[in-house]
Amino acid sequence: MKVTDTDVIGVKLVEPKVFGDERGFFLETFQQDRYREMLDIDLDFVQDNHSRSSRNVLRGLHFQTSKPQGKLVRVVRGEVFDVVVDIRPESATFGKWVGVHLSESNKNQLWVPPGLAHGFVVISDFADFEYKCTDYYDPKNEGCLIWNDPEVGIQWPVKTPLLSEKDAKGKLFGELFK
Ligand SMILES: Cc1cn([C@H]2C[C@H](O)[C@@H](COP(=O)(O)OP(=O)(O)O[C@H]3O[C@@H](C)C(=O)[C@@H](O)[C@H]3O)O2)c(=O)[nH]c1=O
Repeated sequence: MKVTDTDVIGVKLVEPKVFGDERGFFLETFQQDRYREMLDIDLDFVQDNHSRSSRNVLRGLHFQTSKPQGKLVRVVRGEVFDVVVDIRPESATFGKWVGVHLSESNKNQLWVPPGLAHGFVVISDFADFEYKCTDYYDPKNEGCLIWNDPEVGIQWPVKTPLLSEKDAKGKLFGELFK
């Protein structure tokens, strides 16, 4: 397992160790002691989620206000471009975004600490997206930063994504955080 820091403070790319043999492959996708140490966190995961989305679907950019969720995300089938935006005003990387490709072939994971905005777009026919969360889903606490905010300037690989009604009504960074 290899863990690499990204351009957004606290967001880490995890490359798990994959054991391949004539039967297929095996990997550990979570092991509490090791992940706590390697990610430098002291948090428990309390919810696991799985979503399936078609090509060009963009989910995000989501965050929870008073109950922020840390997320350990990965792709089981297909490929996505996964994005995190730093919305922590006290952070040295406030306003910055980072994007990584997560796919069934690279088997990478991304650690998104509590308090950041997260989303992804599907760049394969479909994608199965799985993630662990450090707090419970709470729709009353949910916020949505608009995917194409010009101030944030995310370089998405899809220019006209498919969005939920909720995500199409996401708010501007300036409206939310200044
Ligand atoms: C996220 C979530 C949704 N739901 C329900 C609410 C709704 O009826 C349906 C679909 O919800 P959404 O449209 O919000 O699902 P989705 O757009 O997949 O939301 C997710 O997006 C990614 C980018 C994240 O980072 C996640 O934390 C989460 O916000 O599922 C739950 O019951 N529990 C959950 O934890």
